[in-house]
Amino acid sequence: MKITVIGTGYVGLVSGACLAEMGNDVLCLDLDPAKIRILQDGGIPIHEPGLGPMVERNVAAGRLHFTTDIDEAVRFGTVQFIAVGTPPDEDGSADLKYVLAAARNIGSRMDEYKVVVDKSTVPVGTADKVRAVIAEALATRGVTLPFAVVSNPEFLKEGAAIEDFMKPDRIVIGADDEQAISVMRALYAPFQRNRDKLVVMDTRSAELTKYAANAMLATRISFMNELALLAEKLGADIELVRQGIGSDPRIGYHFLYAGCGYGGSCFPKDVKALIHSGAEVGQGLGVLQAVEAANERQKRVLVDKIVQRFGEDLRNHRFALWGLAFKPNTDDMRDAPSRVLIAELFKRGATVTAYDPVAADEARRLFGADERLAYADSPMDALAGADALVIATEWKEFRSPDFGRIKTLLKHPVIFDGRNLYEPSLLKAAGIQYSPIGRVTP
Ligand SMILES: NC(=O)C1=CN([C@@H]2O[C@H](COP(=O)(O)OP(=O)(O)OC[C@H]3O[C@@H](n4cnc5c(N)ncnc54)[C@H](O)[C@@H]3O)[C@@H](O)[C@H]2O)C=CC1
Ligand SMILES: O=C(O)[C@H]1O[C@H](OP(=O)(O)OP(=O)(O)OC[C@H]2O[C@@H](n3ccc(=O)[nH]c3=O)[C@H](O)[C@@H]2O)[C@H](O)[C@@H](O)[C@@H]1O
Repeated sequence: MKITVIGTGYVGLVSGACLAEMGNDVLCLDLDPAKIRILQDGGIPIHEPGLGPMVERNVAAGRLHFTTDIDEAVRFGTVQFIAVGTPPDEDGSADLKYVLAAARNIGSRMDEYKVVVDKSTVPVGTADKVRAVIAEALATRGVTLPFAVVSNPEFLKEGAAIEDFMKPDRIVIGADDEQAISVMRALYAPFQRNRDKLVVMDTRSAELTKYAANAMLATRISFMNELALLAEKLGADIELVRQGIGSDPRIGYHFLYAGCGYGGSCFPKDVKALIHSGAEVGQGLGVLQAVEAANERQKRVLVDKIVQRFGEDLRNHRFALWGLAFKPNTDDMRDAPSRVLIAELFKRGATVTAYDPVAADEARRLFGADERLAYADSPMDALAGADALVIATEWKEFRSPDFGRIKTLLKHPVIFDGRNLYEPSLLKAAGIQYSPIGRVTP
C-alpha cells in the first residue's frame, strides 16, 4: 500500500519505518528541513532502540522515503497518517494547529480518494474538525472528492516503540466508513497474526480511548507515589506493598512503581488536556486533577529529602545526578523529573554534574551553556568530589554499581534514589546512607 506519514517525530518515524518493514511503500513528510536532511543522509534524529537499522534497511530496499515537499506527500499515499505534535496550549487544552494545518494541506491538494488517519493524540471531536477542514479546502477549490477520516490512536512507549508498534496489544480504529475500515484492516493485518487485535468503534470513542489509557496509567503512578509518601510516614515499604497488591490479577504488577514522578511528552500533557475537555462540557474530573497535583508534588520529593539532609542553603554544594531522560532508553527530556530537580537545586545555589548515557546532548540544548550544570562521561566520573548522588532515571547501568567506589568518591556517602534501584540493607552494609522513595531503610 502507498502510505504518507505526516510528521516525522517519535510516532511518525516509528510508524513509517514499521509500515515499510511490512512491505508498504512509505513517504514521510516533515516541515522541519533539518530533520529531513538528517534522515535523507542516513541518520536518525532521535534515540530509539532498533529504529536506526530498521530505517536503514527499508531505505535501502526503496520502501521508505523522506521529503519536505507537501505536494509530493499528498499525491503519494492513498492513506495519509497525521502524526504531528499536539502540544498543550496555555490553558492545558491540546493545540490542534499542526493537525488542522496538515488536514488543510491534504484538502487543498488531493485529487483522488484518501483515507486520512489521525494518529496524533487528539481530543474528542477532532476527527469531525479534520473532516470539516478538508471539506472546506475542497469546496474552496470547487472540487468534490470522496475521502474518509479515521481515528487510529497510537499506544507505543518511547524506548520500546518498535516492539510496541510491531506487536501491539490492540489496534483501535475509529471510523464509520466501511471502505476506510477495510483499508485499515488490510494495513494492520500483518501486525496481528495470532489474534484479531482490531477494536473498531466510532471516532469519538476511539479518541477518548487514547486519553483514558494514558490517564489510567498516570493515575496508577500518582496513586502509588502518594502511597509511598504515606508508607514512609508509617514505616511501611512501598516495594513490598507493590508486590502484595500486584499479585491480584485485577491490579497487576505493571505501572505500579513509585518514583520521582511521571514525565515525558504524553502523560503530563494528556492528563491536562482531558481535564480541559471535561471542563469544556461541564464535567469535573476531580480524580485526574488530584493525579496531576500529586505528580507536581512528587517531582519535588527528592529535593525535599536533599534539603532535609543538607539544609535549604545549598551554595557550595555539588550533586552528582545519574539520569536526565524522563525514563531509560530514550534521550527525551520533555517534562522529565530531572529538569525540576536541577532547577530546584540551582534555586538553592547548588551545582550539578550529570551523567546520562544518551540524553546529555538534549540537556545541553535545553540548559544551554549554564555553568552550574556539568556533564560527566561515566557514572563514576560524575561522583568525584560531589556532596551526594541523586538518581532520576533507572538506566540498567546504574543497577549494580561498585558501592565501595561510590563511597570513596563522594564527599558524603549519601544516595537519593528517585527510582528505588537498590536494596536498602545492601547500602547499609556498604556504609552508604540511602534515601529511596517510600521504602524502609535500616
Ligand atoms: N511520543 C510518544 O511516545 C507518543 C506520542 N503520541 C502522540 O503522537 C503525536 C506526535 O507525537 P511525537 O511523535 O512525540 O511528536 P514530535 O514532536 O516528536 O514530532 C512531530 C513532528 O511533526 C512535524 N510537523 C508539525 N506540523 C507538521 C505539518 N503540518 N506537516 C508535516 N510535519 C509537521 C514536526 O516538525 C515534528 O517533527 C502527539 O499527538 C503525541 O501525543 C502518541 C503515542 C506515543
Ligand atoms: O501517549 C504516549 O505518548 C505514550 O505515553 C506513555 O509512554 P511513555 O511516555 O513513552 O513512557 P512510559 O513508559 O509510560 O513512562 C511515562 C512516565 O511514567 C513513569 N513511570 C512509569 C511506570 C511506573 O510504574 N512508574 C513511573 O513513575 C516513567 O518513569 C516515565 O517518567 C504510555 O505508556 C504509552 O502507552 C503511550 O502511547
